[in-house]
Amino acid sequence: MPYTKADSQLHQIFEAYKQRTIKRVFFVACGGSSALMYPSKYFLDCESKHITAEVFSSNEFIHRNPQSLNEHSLVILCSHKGKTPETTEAAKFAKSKGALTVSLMYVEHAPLADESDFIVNYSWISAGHMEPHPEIMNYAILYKLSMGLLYIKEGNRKYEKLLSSLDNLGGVFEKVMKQHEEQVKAYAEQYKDEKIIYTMASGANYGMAYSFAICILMEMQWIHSHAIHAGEFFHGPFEILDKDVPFILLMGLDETRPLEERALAFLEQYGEKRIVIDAKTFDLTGIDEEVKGYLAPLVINFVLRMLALALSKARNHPLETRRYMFKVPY
Ligand SMILES: N[C@@H]1[C@@H](O)[C@H](O)[C@@H](COP(=O)(O)O)O[C@@H]1O
Repeated sequence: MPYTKADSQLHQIFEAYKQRTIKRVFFVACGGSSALMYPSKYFLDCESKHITAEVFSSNEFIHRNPQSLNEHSLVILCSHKGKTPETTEAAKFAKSKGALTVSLMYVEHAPLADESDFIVNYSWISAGHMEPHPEIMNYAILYKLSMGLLYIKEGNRKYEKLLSSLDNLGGVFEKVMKQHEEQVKAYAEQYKDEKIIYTMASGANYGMAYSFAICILMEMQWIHSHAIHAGEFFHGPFEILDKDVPFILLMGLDETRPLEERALAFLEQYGEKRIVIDAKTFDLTGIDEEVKGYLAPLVINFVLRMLALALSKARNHPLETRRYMFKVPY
């Protein structure tokens, strides 16, 4: 299987990190693959002393043409099957500027691989199923790439804590699956006829809210949605809240949790329909205290993917259904 290669692929990338000065990381991808990168950007924003990080949508990356993109840049790209043309073009563009390019995909051969200096193959399983290799799932690989970078460049020791914690993530997923099996089915029954469902989170969890809104609810279920940042909620979006407007609120364990708690208090006061996925209710035994805030979104996402599958069954709308994607020219 391609993913057994991940460790040796990472080893080669870490050697390349050592060979050059890296000042800026660009995370570049589209849609769900872009959302994957938010937790790693959050990590770099919080912990890096000298290296900055940005997330770009692939095509905009080229059009915006950042002048800080050069041989001191690390560009991390992702495309599940390595075939999204905008992302392949972005890799080519980054290479033309002298950046170090690293691309993630779950297939071995793809156009994106041909345009990248290095690739990493991750383990991927469809929504709602037990992840067989959590230590090399896409989010884990992205953390290895970003935490490994700070380990090498700044001596940040979170990388070591990440590795030991990832070994225990499978056990956490199993417990969380049992804990939520019935609950997600109940939520699916309760919310299956909703025409709109908002999602909300902050910090390392925001990417999960974003991908659930655009990939699961809009793309795969054709339910209107929008991902709202818990801090931004009070600066416009809260005016839409009423007793019949459903929200999915994600609550993590990072430094921004107070923002999510403030949003919860407001949802409880003025709303009635809400699903709260709170990492404080998870048994995170085996996850190091110092990386809990970073790994909580992965566990939240696991529950969200269970919810996605339950919702698709309750609505009789398979997650694979598409009208336009890969079917018409765009
Ligand atoms: N939900 C995602 C979309 O957001 C994405 O556009 C598409 C292609 O993505 P990728 O570039 O990862 O292959 O895959 C999935 O359907």
